[in-house]
Amino acid sequence: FPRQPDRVAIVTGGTDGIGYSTAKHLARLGMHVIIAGNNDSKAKQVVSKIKEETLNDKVEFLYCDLASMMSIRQFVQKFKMKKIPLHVLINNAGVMMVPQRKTRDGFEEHFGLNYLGHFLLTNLLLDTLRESGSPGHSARVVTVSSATHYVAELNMDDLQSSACYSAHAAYAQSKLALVLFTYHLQRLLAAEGSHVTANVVDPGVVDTDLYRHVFWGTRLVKKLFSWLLFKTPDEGAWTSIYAAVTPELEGVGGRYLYNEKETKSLHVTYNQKLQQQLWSTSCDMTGVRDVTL
Ligand SMILES: NC(=O)c1ccc[n+]([C@@H]2O[C@H](COP(=O)([O-])OP(=O)(O)OC[C@H]3O[C@@H](n4cnc5c(N)ncnc54)[C@H](O)[C@@H]3O)[C@@H](O)[C@H]2O)c1
Repeated sequence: FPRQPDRVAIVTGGTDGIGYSTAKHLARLGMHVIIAGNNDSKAKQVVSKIKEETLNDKVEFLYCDLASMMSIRQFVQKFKMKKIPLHVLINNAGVMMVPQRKTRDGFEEHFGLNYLGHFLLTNLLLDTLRESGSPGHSARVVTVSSATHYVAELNMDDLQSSACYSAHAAYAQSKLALVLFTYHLQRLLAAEGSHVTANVVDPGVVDTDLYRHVFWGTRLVKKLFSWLLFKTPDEGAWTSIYAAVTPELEGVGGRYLYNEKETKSLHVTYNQKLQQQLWSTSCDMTGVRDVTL
């Protein structure tokens, strides 16, 4: 990929797993990388490691707890005080199959953190992204979903899964919501003619700590699965990096990417009425001003 000096990226959840590899490779391309995360005990060590490995000094950590709207707003405020552009936003952080619990704002954690947290973050950063994109050099929003979205249902009457909780269904729903969000965002951006694109990626099955709440039976089974089936975090980060910097995707948005190729997402994700309905509901939940297409 071409070097990216003078470009700025935010990577959520960049202290671990796929996010760490994404941040590291973007730094290697010369980008100014801001890791947005809630893991501040690890942050210093991670930032030093990336700086050392990439010889890029423009790597930093800014606290952002995606399970708290106040924390997201404070993060954006601190970022904007830097008065720097934003060319790439990677919505990567996530939790999977956690026991039933709520975010600070009372939303079911998968829906609230994985989806609504990124919905709010993106919307608060949109003006900066719009100002930073230019013809031939679009700013890019890259959102990490999952193949799990293929088995998901969006329950508009119970987005918080309160009637019947299944950790797997709640995770899958949050990942489906991220696909619908990306397609609607892309339509909004295209309609206003801004130089910002939005794509969504599936990293594949990757050996990270995301599986900490999954029951494997024994460690040996987990090891065997990892060895046979899982990608490494570097391999898992590749599609996010591709979506963030490849010249092939200049000006191109609204794609679901897997292994650097466009793939069809679940048929329901193309339902524009549902995209709009979820977007408007999310605006109500987060206090973002709604725009109807
Ligand atoms: N690992 C896989 O096989 C796989 C498959 C499909 C999709 N994904 C997606 O990839 C993304 C990255 O996952 P990973 O596999 O690297 O997992 P991981 O557990 O290694 O990393 C998740 C990151 O999210 C951060 N995070 C968690 N809660 C947060 C909060 N409240 N605020 C801010 N950050 C928070 C963590 O600190 C961590 O840095 C997730 O969105 C996940 O759903 C992963």
